[in-house]
Parts: sequence; structure tokens; C-alpha cells
Amino acid sequence: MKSIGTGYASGKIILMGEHSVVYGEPAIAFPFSGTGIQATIRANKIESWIESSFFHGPLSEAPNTMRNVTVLLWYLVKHFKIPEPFYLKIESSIPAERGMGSSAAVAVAITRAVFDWMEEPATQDKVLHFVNQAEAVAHGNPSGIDATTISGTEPILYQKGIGFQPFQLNMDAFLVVADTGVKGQTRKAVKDIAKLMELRPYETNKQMRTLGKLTSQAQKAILQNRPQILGDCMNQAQGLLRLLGTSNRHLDHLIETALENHALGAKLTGGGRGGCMIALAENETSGRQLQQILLDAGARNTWIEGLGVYAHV
Ligand SMILES: Nc1ncnc2c1ncn2[C@@H]1O[C@H](COP(=O)(O)OP(=O)(O)OP(=O)(O)O)[C@@H](O)[C@H]1O
Ligand SMILES: C[C@@](O)(CCO)CC(=O)[O-]
Repeated sequence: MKSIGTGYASGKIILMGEHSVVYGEPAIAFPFSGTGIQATIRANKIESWIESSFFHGPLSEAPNTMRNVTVLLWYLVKHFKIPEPFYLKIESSIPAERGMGSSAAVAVAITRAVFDWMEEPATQDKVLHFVNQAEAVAHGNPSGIDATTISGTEPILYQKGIGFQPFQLNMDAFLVVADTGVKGQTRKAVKDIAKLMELRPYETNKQMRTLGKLTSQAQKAILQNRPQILGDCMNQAQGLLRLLGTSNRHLDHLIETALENHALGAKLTGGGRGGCMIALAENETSGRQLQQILLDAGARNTWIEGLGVYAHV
């Protein structure tokens, strides 16, 4: 056991397939190097202590909103038979509850930190074993895409129950990510769609299948380097996600603004109901212009990622 353990995890962006991925459809996602979470853990004298922007104080007094973290720590303590109290520091640049996977990232960063502290190699399989339990608490019925993307290093094509395959996002285009500044409600959005599934199974299932087909078309467009088609797929997906009740006026406003300003396509990313949107720009110049336009239109923050020169995290 070392004196200190550290672990890092990036955020994630879902390009296509959020929500329908919960119902077995394919989705495309990538670890997002623009944001990340660092966890540091060491022994503490009297009691276990958490230091984070969400909460700082004794672990025993952590609020219910951090139950995913406390449950994860319980499993890790049990697994490694950690006999003493600890001090855990969480430093994050991932805006929480904005569709960027902060819950999975915090779980991956903590798990890696504990493995490092215990001097055991943190393979992706081992990390996922713990992170999936934390995500079940955070999301209720997670597809596993956030945990899989964030514990890996490459863009992936993911299908619940089947697994994932690395997927090269090699396209001459840029993705602009904008944060509405409004908290999303992934858990509630997933629950409400489950209710729609019960109330209107035929229609809702059909919408999920269509979202799945759009992801497959987007996959083809990426392989053929056809940004216009990817943009169309994103727009059609956004139309369906809106029908499913996962968009809101803040997202709609930024999405419309992007489309009025030469974006090839735009949609929400992640759980929705707030959180982040993504827009596809033809080149870096138009992407950077779009970033400023979205900030002027009220976005809290923006990022840009080149899809042709995808940088591994
Ligand atoms: N900086 C942080 N410190 C401690 N816990 C955090 C931090 N950021 C996020 N979390 C944990 O993650 C939870 C937020 O997860 P939630 O699923 O609501 O958002 P998200 O993962 O960012 O969104 P999405 O799943 O749509 O990508 C918080 O309730 C908290 O438990
Ligand atoms: C909304 C959702 O599809 C993605 C959240 O990042 C939920 C999930 O897949 O668990």
C-alpha cells in the first residue's frame, strides 16, 4: 500500500444514441479530453473524509446526492479490506449533471485512485466492475455507455448486452460542445421514457428503433467522411429526442442558434433536460465562430474537438 493513491478520468460525449442505447440500440461515444476529474486518496487519522465541490465533511454525513460515491467507496473498502479511515479529495472540471458523464467519471477516478493506493493494476474490466455499481445508483437503469466510454481511451460503438468496439472518428469536421448552464436530469429523463414505454409501447419502441437506425447511418457517414450526412442524422435524432421529452427550451435555443449559423447538425448530448448540446462544424474556423455565437446566445461554456485529429486521452 502506497502513502497516496491518485486516479484521473475524463468526461464523455455521446455523439449519437443516448436514451435509445438503454433499449438495446447502438450508440457512438468518446472520452472527452476537454474535461476531467482527479481523485486523490490517503489515510486519515480519525474518520473518513470527503473533500469535493459537492460536499466536504465526514463520509458518514455525505448527502444523498452522493450516494453513488458512498456506495462505491463501501464496495472498494470491502474489496480491499481497507482497515483505516481515509481522506478523499475530488477535483473536477466536468460540469455535473450536464450530460458529460460526471457521475461515471467521478466513479472511475475514485476507483483508479484506490487501486493505485493499493498498488493493484486498474484494468478496464476491474474498474468497470465497481463503476457499474455506482452508476446503477446514479442513473437507476444505466445502459453502461458512460462507464465503458470513460474507463476506456478511444471512441466506441456501444450496444447494451453486446459490448463495445473501438470506433475511429476520422472525419474532416469539428464538434462544438456547449453547456446550457442548466442542470440536466438524466435519472428522471430515463425514468420518464420508461413510463412512456409502458403507456405507448408501440410508438415509443418505434422511436427507439429509428434512433438506432440513425446511429447506424451516422456510423456509415463517419466511415465515409460525409459530414453533411452525419449532420442530417444528428438533426433527425434531435427531433425524436424532443418528441421523447428529453430536450428543453435552453437546449432548443442553442440548437436553433447553431443551425441558423451554419452548423451541419446539432442535438443534445447525454441525458438531456438541460446539460450540453453538440453542433457539427465544417471546419475549425466555423467551429470557433460557432463557439462565440453560442456563448453570446447564453451558453455557460463551450469546447471544440476536431473529429479528424481525434486525440486519445
Ligand atoms: N465534483 C464532484 N464531486 C463529487 N461528486 C460528483 C462530482 N461531480 C459529479 N459527482 C457525482 O455525480 C453525480 C451527478 O451525476 P448525474 O448522472 O446527475 O450527472 P452526469 O453524470 O454529469 O450526467 P450524464 O449521466 O447525463 O452524463 C452527483 O450527484 C455526484 O454524486
Ligand atoms: C441517457 C443515457 O442514454 C446516457 C446518459 O449519459 C442513459 C444511459 O445510457 O444510461
